[in-house]
Order: sequence, then structure tokens, then C-alpha cells
Amino acid sequence: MAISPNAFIILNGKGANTPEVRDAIKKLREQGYQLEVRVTWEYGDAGRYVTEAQRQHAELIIAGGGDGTINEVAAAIVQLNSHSRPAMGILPLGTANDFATACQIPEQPYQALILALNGNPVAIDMVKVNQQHYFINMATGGFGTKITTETPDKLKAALGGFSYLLHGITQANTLKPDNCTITADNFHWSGEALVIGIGNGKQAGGGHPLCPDAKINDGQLQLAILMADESLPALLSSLINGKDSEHIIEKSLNSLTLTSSHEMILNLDGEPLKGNQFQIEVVPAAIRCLLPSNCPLLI
Ligand SMILES: Nc1ncnc2c1ncn2[C@@H]1O[C@H](COP(=O)(O)OP(=O)(O)OP(=O)(O)O)[C@@H](O)[C@H]1O
Repeated sequence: MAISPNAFIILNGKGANTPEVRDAIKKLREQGYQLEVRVTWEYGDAGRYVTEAQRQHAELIIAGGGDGTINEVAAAIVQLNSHSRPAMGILPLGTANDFATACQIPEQPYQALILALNGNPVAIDMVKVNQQHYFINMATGGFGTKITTETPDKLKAALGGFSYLLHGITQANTLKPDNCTITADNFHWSGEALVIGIGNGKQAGGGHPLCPDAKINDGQLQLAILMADESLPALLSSLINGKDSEHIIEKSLNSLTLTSSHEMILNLDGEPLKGNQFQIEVVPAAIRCLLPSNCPLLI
């Protein structure tokens, strides 16, 4: 993509006001890039700014934030008319930044913005849940969900991705497996799961490669189930190292249904969704994203 005549940057207000971000945007504007900046205050703002960007015929929307912000921007873009969907760039400003890290988006704001403004857009998949919610990176249930939703913001700010692991260990006594059933074409599993990972991307929770083989443009979901008969030390080791374990079930699918007799929380890119039944399907080539040419998540 050449210099975009009209690019929007949607910054999560938590990480918007740093000198690095201000300097990078100033420098790019001086080079002739036209950059409209919007800053969020709460959930929902990013989606509204995507609508505004589309009305102004933006060709590119850069999501500046963590996985939650990328989720909000991507979910709003995919719900636009397919003829007028802007491409999405990524400026990693979150705590875990799992999607951006796995895609090898540069951490440095200026470099990330240069990639977003000059890279080649690639069509990537998204995943639809219960016909109305979306995720771009990963849905997690069970243990992983508890860690990522309950880790205090102060701990996240102090320790970054490591905070999730630390919080998980301190909460070990309260971890309860989810009793659930997962069905798909030629696949059925029922039992107690400590972690369920449904990956479009490969890692979640601050760097844990739950779905190490996932690709974002293969039209497939990677399902990983960590069964509850695994001891906690072995579980943590599997999560940290992504090691094979006889307690992990892995499967490549294009849709699945997850049901439970009790209310479960499924964490979609960090945002919790409660329910007893989740119908999950991949939406192939849903949005165009600006990624490094050697992005490891592309086939
Ligand atoms: N100005 C703001 N201050 C605090 N929270 C905000 C603000 N604007 C949006 N939010 C909230 O931020 C959440 C998304 O945060 P995001 O995931 O991007 O960052 P993070 O949690 O630090 O990163 P990661 O998910 O990569 O760990 C949304 O739930 C949204 O409600």
C-alpha cells in the first residue's frame, strides 16, 4: 500500500499518551502521511470510531492497543459491508500483545506504524461466536480465562505478561475445571477441561503458545484441550513451554460447538463472554491486515 490518503489510528486511552507514540505520529505527519487520531475512553468507543473512519472513506485503520483493542477494531471492520472494509494495521500498546507479538509486529511505535502504512495487506481469517461475537486471536476457557480476566491491572502494569503466570500460580487453589462437551464434524469430546484454547492465532495469556500450529490464513481453527487430570506443575510447564503432553488434545477444525451444563466463561481475545453453549466458526479471509512479510502466523 502506498501512502494512504486517509488513515485512522484508534488508540486505547490506557496507552495513548506516551512520548514515543506522539513523536512517531508527529514524524510521520511531517513526512506527508495523513493520520487521523482517535482515543478511546471505554469499551465500545473503538467500534464507533471504525464507523466514523468508514464514513470518511478511510483505507486503513490502525488499532493502537492490546489484544482487546485489536479485537474491537477487527470485529467492527468485519461487520462493515465487504466492499468498504478498510485494511487493519497494528500498533502494539497493550500488556500482553499476544496477537501482535506472534505476528512479529515491531514493538517500537514508529516501526509498527511504518509497517502499517507501507506493508502489503493480507487477507486473514476471523472467528465468529454465536453468530454475533468475533475474535481474531484466541478464545480461552477454564484456567486460562480465569487468569487473564482476574489478573489485577496494577500487577499487569508492573510485570507485563509475566503477571498472568504469577497470578495463576497464586490462585492455584481456586482453579476449577470446566465440565463440557465439544462437538464438530467427526469429532466429539466430553470431560473436564482445565484449559480450552480455540486459536486463530497461536498464543494467549501473555505468551503461552496454547495452539502452536495455528495459522491466521488457513481457514481453520486450532482446538487445544488441556484435560483436568494433569497436575498443576505439569500444566504450567505445558502452558509455558508449549510442550506436547498426553493430557492435551489438539485438533484442526473449521467449526465446533462447545456446551456445558453450567455457565462457562469463554474469553474472546481477553473479553469475557458467559454462556452454556458457544457455536464457533471460522470466517475465512474476513479482513485485510498489514503484517510483516515473514509473519510466522501465515501459511
Ligand atoms: N481510556 C481507557 N482507559 C482504560 N481502559 C480503557 C480505555 N479505553 C478502552 N479501555 C478498555 O481497554 C480494554 C482493552 O484493553 P487492551 O486489551 O487493548 O489492553 P491490555 O489489556 O493492556 O492488553 P492485552 O489484552 O494485550 O493484555 C477494553 O476492554 C476497553 O474497555
